[in-house]
Amino acid sequence: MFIETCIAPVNIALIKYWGKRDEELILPINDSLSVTLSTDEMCAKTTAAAASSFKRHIMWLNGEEVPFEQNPRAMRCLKEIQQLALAKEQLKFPIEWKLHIVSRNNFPTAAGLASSAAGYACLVYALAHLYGVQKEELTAIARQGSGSACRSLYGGFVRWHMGKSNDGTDSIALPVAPCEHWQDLHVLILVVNDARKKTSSTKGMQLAVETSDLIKYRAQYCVPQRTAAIVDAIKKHDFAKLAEITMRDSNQFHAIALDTYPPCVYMNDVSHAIVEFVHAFNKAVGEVKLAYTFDAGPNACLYLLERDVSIVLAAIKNSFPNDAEQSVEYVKGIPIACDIGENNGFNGNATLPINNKNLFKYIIHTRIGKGPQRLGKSESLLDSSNGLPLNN
Ligand SMILES: Nc1ncnc2c1ncn2[C@@H]1O[C@H](COP(=O)(O)OP(=O)(O)OP(=O)(O)O)[C@@H](O)[C@H]1O
Ligand SMILES: C[C@@](O)(CCOP(=O)(O)OP(=O)(O)O)CC(=O)O
Repeated sequence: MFIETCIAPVNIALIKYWGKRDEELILPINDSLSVTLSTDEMCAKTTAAAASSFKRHIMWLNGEEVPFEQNPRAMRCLKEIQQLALAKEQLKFPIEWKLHIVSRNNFPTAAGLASSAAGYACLVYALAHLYGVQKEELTAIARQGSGSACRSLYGGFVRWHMGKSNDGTDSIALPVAPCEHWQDLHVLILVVNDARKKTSSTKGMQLAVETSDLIKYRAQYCVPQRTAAIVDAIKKHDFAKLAEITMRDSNQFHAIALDTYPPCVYMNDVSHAIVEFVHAFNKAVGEVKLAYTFDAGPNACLYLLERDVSIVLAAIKNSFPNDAEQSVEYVKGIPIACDIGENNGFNGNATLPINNKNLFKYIIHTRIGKGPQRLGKSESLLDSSNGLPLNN
């Protein structure tokens, strides 16, 4: 039996991917740019195994068997990797051998926390190692699992170039800067709801391309300018600029969701209260120290610098008090010493339109991080004696 185990990170876009020009090859209508988050707090972990005794391809995700042979996106990723392996003419095992794949996410799946990005990046990375083709260009393959997955194959800041060709060969992700470039870039994810979302990103962007007028304007005029400006802000460590562009792009993406007919509503009242909080906080401290961005769901991803984490967290706790606040489970991830009195004159947001108690389920504190990693045999999720998932 041949076995490989890998982990891959989540990435959260600063400039959003929204809209495809080819549904099957997953070719986007605009470039996008993201920050890869540290695998210490959030990651997908996948073991892929091949053996002559396996009867069919089987995948288990978070302990449950999920369709693999019936999943065209997963099968496309597998076929592409197999083709690369065949082209090398150095097969480690016969190409007909079936696979058993076991994957786990250590954070909620399909809840707007980019599980498909980490998941497909991890699948492709693990398969590439299994078939011995890891040196090839993998982002164009991961893209065909889920568009945003192509950006999770690199650490740091990553740009997915939309490309021009119809076969998608130039629609690839490339690194803009490694995580070491901006080590003190931290992230707070305010989890408002971790249930499965109503309209998937796939469906939402398809409807938007079909019905929204605004989406064309964004793709043609706004994204090219914004992408160039944010790359410049990253190079110069200009946090205020990066923050402003990120917030504007998130707002415009959700405006497009509303411009879709019928509209897609991803943010809720709590999300809007967070937006108001961030602007009020930045105003109170007289500087743009905090940025929000929302994917296709109500959860907020806040970007900030390490030195501001404790003051921001204190302000969050003041503005959004939570009965679970004292529990170690409330703020997960990188530990923070947070002094509730340390709020730099920011005494909460008096104009919040809703009852502001217990609005977040929990908060994840993480930072910019590296790309996928290959793990040793002891980290396997699969029992090599029977080819079935381990209960670890
Ligand atoms: N570890 C994994 N390995 C392989 N596939 C995965 C993995 N995790 C998630 N997926 C796939 O991604 C799907 C969830 O994607 P979906 O886009 O609905 O949610 P999300 O990625 O959490 O949210 P968003 O893309 O809006 O941030 C799952 O149903 C599954 O098909
Ligand atoms: C809002 C987003 O997170 C959308 C992600 O969409 P997906 O990559 O999940 O969509 P598919 O390509 O159809 O699988 C923005 C982003 O990550 O850029």
